[in-house]
Amino acid sequence: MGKVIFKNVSFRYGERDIFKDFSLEVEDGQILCLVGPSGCGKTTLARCLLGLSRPRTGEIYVGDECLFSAEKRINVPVERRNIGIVFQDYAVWPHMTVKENVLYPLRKRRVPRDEAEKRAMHALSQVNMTEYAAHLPSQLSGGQQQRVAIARALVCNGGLIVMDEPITNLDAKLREQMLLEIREIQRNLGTTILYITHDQQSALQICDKMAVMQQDGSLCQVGTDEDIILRPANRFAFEFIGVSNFIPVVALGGGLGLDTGTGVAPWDGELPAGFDPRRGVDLGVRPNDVVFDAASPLRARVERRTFLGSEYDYRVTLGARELRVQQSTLDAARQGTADVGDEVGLRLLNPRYYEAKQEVSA
Ligand SMILES: Nc1ncnc2c1ncn2[C@@H]1O[C@H](COP(=O)(O)OP(=O)(O)OP(=O)(O)O)[C@@H](O)[C@H]1O
Repeated sequence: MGKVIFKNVSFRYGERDIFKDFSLEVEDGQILCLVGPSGCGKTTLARCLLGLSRPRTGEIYVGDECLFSAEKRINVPVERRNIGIVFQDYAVWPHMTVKENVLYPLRKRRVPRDEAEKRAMHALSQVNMTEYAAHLPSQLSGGQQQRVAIARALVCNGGLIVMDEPITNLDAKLREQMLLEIREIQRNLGTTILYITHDQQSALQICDKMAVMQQDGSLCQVGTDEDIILRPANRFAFEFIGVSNFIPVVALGGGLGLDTGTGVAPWDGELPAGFDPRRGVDLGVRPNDVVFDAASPLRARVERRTFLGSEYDYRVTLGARELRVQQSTLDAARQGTADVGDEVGLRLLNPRYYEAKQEVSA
C-alpha cells in the first residue's frame, strides 16, 4: 500500500538543477533513510513527494496511485496525498492542546467529529501520549512534543510518513530514545517511512535501507547499512558514512610506498588492476581497520588517546598525516594500549582504493 516510487524526477530552482532523472524506491513497510550533505536536495525531494513542489519531469507513485506525472499531467493536490509529515520546524502548535493538535488535520479534512475524536485518541495511544491529551505543548518535554508530531502524522496518513530531520533539535540522549521509539511505532504499524537526515549515525540506527545522495543531487548508493559501510560504492559514500583515513599511494623503486607528507614509507600492499600510482591513488582505511603491530615498518607517533567506553580513539601522525585509529577494549586488554608520545607500528586492514582527488587551483 505504501511503496513509494520516484521515477526520473527532475527539479530546478530557476536555472539550477537540484536533481535530474532521480529514481528511488521505498519498499512498503520499510524505513528508507535518505542521507546526504546539506543542500544536496533532500528536502526538495520530500516536497515533491508531498506535493509542495512541482517537479519538471518524471513520475511519483505511492502504491498503485500516481501522485505526479509530468507527461500525463497528473498532480494530486497536497491535501489529497494522505502523507504524514514530521518536520524539524513543523513543530506542534503551542496554543492547542495535545489532542487539538492531533485533531487539526482531521478537522481540515472534515472528518466527522466522533470519528475524528476516535482516530486522534488512537494515534495518541500509539505513541503513548493518551494521558497528556489535555496538556499544552509547553507542559511537555521535547521528546514528548515530537511524539505528538508523530501522532499527528499518523492520524490521517495512508501508511506513509515523511520525516525530515525530525529529531535534530533534541539532545543526544533523547535523540537516541526517539529513534528507538520511531522504529518501534513503525514496526507495530507497518508504516512506510521516508526519513531524511544529514546525520549518518541516526540513519544507521533506524534504517532498513539507506540511500546516499551526493552534492549534485544524484544517488551514489542504495543499500542496507552493511552494504554501505562494508561495500561503499564510491569514495563519496566511503567518506560520508563513518570516519575515514586517506593516504596517497606512490611508486617506490620497483614497488609501492605510502606518501606520509614528509617522505615515503615502504608498503607491501598491492594495487588492484586499473590503478596506477603515477596518476594518483588514495588508499582509504577505516579507523577500526588500522591496528597496532610492533613489527610493521609503517611507523607512527601517538598524539592523543581518548577512552570512549567501548573503544580507545587515537590520533596518530604518520609523517605529516594525522590518522584516526580505533582499538576495541577487547584488543586493548589483549595487546595493551599505546600512550601519547609512543612510536607504534601500523597495519592497514581492508584497504580501499580511490583515484586521488584533483587539487582545485584557486
Ligand atoms: N525556494 C528556493 N529557491 C531557490 N533555491 C532553493 C530554494 N529552496 C532551497 N533551495 C536550494 O536548493 C538546494 C537544495 O535544498 P534542500 O533544502 O532540498 O537541501 P537539503 O539536502 O534538504 O539540505 P539540508 O540538509 O541543509 O536541509 C540548496 O542549495 C538550497 O539552497
